[in-house]
Amino acid sequence: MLNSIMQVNGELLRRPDGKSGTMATQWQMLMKEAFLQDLGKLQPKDTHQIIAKVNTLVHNPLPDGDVKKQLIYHPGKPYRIRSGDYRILYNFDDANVCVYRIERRNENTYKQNLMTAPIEGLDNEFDDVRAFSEAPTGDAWYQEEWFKPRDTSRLLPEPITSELLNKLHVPKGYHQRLLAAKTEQELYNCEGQVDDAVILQLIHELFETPLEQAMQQPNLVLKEVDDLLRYKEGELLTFLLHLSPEQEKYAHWPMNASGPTFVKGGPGTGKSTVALYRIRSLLEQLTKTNKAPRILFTTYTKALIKSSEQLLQQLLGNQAQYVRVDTVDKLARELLHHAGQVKDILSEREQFALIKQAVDETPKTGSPLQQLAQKQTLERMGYEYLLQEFNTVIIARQLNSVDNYQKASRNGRKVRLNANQRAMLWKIYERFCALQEASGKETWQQRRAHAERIVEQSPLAQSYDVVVIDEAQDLDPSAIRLLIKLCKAPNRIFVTADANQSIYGSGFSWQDVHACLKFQGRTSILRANYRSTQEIGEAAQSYLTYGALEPEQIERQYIHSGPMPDARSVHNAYYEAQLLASFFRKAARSFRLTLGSCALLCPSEHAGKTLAQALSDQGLEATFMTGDDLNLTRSGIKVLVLHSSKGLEFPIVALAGFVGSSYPYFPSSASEEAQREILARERRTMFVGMTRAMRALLVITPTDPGTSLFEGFDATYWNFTRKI
Ligand SMILES: Nc1ncnc2c1ncn2[C@@H]1O[C@H](COP(=O)(O)OP(=O)(O)OP(=O)(O)O)[C@@H](O)[C@H]1O
Repeated sequence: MLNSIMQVNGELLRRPDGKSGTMATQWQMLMKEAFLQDLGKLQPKDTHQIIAKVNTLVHNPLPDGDVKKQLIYHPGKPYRIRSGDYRILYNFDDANVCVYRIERRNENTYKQNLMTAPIEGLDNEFDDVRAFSEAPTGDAWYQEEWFKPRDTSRLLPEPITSELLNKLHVPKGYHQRLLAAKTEQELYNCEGQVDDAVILQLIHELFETPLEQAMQQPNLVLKEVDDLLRYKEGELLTFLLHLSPEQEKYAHWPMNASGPTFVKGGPGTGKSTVALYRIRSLLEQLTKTNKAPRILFTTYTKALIKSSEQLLQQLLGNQAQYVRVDTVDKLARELLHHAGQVKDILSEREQFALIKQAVDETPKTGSPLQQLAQKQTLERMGYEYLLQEFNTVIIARQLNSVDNYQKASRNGRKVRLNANQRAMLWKIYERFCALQEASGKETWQQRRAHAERIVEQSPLAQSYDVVVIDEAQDLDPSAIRLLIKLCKAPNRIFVTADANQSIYGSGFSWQDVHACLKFQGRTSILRANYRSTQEIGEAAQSYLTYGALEPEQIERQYIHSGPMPDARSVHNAYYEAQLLASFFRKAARSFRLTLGSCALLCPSEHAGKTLAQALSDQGLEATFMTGDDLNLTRSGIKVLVLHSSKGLEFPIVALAGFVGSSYPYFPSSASEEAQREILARERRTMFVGMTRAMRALLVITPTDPGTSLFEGFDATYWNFTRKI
């Protein structure tokens, strides 16, 4: 990457690798968030000086006459160049110059930042909580070396002053204690007397982002050097991400290419990012000829709608007005409302009652032996499974005859059905429809199909120039079909999905999407994970594929590395809360992050609220949030149910709340196959939760789980030993 041979102003610059080559006359300027933060703290005179220096680097990364130095013992071998009282740390290759940090010229600072070991991971001094299960044997902690404890006895980079405490709105009652703290350790010693959130906020504020961490931040594109001034003055809110060449390709794919575009990829590979940049690119093209283009961006959960809206607003500014961000069900309801045809949705309980009635009222046919077999099939499936069969197979795929049902693929459905069984189910289905019609209500799938018919009848009433479907793995065919109908042309459809992250329904299949689209599109795969460390990504993957006979052999790439994730089992809720508090405290300290970077993901609202309270009782601010009231900017630990964490990300994540809960819930009637299907879905749900973590992950399971869901924590990937 930032490595090769450079020729500047006719001078051949030889890098340590000894190769040679030529370079661009002007480099593309990239920068890190840490650089922007450093710039934000400078006085106007220094800001101008730094901007002028950056301008020089754009034309020549190794300017003559300037004092510059390559830090050859530092990973990545960055350069540093002087600018007044400051120095800029940067690196370059034959196309890009990337600025990492600005540092005050003070030899001690350099020593601290450049000579310390690469980014420190979690401390190994976590509190001991004795309820943990025994550590398994094995050599899983060969990486323990990596977790070098940090020297916390050094003086703080700046003294704590009343001015700083007032600026951070620290309660007056804490001032005296905090003003006395001179080292990082002395700050930690305030624990118990000063709120943890305050201690972490101070650490975060006082310590600069270590160079190594800054280097791992995403590259942002600086188009014009003057944009730095506009950013500092608040005129410019954000910079664009430097996409990888493959991401760039899908984001800017020509609009008039034939057929829709599908982007696949594992967690954190930038699927949603590409979808957002695709919208930006399409808007640029569309607004040339159309004064008010209409773009629809849709995804499954309300939580994701909120966060996508915020990202689009940042990315598009005023042009965000052309983009509608909504769930498919909100759109369906609106269409039906306009047509005056809204029916209430059948609740699950009502659906159960109807399905039970339909089963009772549908006579069994054939010989007594055949009738017995039919009865046994129904018992094996159970009502919930039957209901899902109707909703996700028959209604969602709009199968309108028994013949079509006989031929239909039932992707992801574990209970096999022969022709006789399908014929019997079809009869029950017909009875179910009659009963449901009489109730005057409909299911979600029926509502979407209903909305689709309305769009077909008046195609211009609701049509979009572009439809982007993010996280399509959770949309059943009824939703995908409706969205396709809402788009003016098939080549304006853009779909992203990861089948492994399907957490609603019985699984996702690209076959269904292709069947809905009825035309061929382009499919592309993103492979590099930009979110999680390799350790977290691979641990989550090993958990997901636990027990699989032939795990998918896909090459995965990672940008970051860090400590191994932790897995623990605890006996009861008391120890669970202690363990969590310890983990969040220590992980936040290790990465010098605030509690706002932490998320706790739970199986249910009840578990989430209980643990949020338990953490608050331990002095850690924690708020339970539903998808509707998700606020990612709120301070303190965010506590969410696993389902609403989909598509989001947090530096520090714990999965907990399983102790004493009945998760995963199996209906009493569920057969073995139906249970297997539920388990597979819940394993994917856990996988989604784990892959939200960027840097640190802990999973807490019950000591006596009674379900195989909590198996699959392989000691090659999961750490059981570090004391938390
Ligand atoms: N080229 C890039 N350089 C740096 N960071 C990137 C790049 N592409 C994506 N990212 C970052 O990686 C993270 C994951 O991206 P994104 O959410 O788009 O992935 P995803 O594939 O949609 O994930 P998931 O399916 O798990 O929800 C985000 O923080 C995003 O900003």
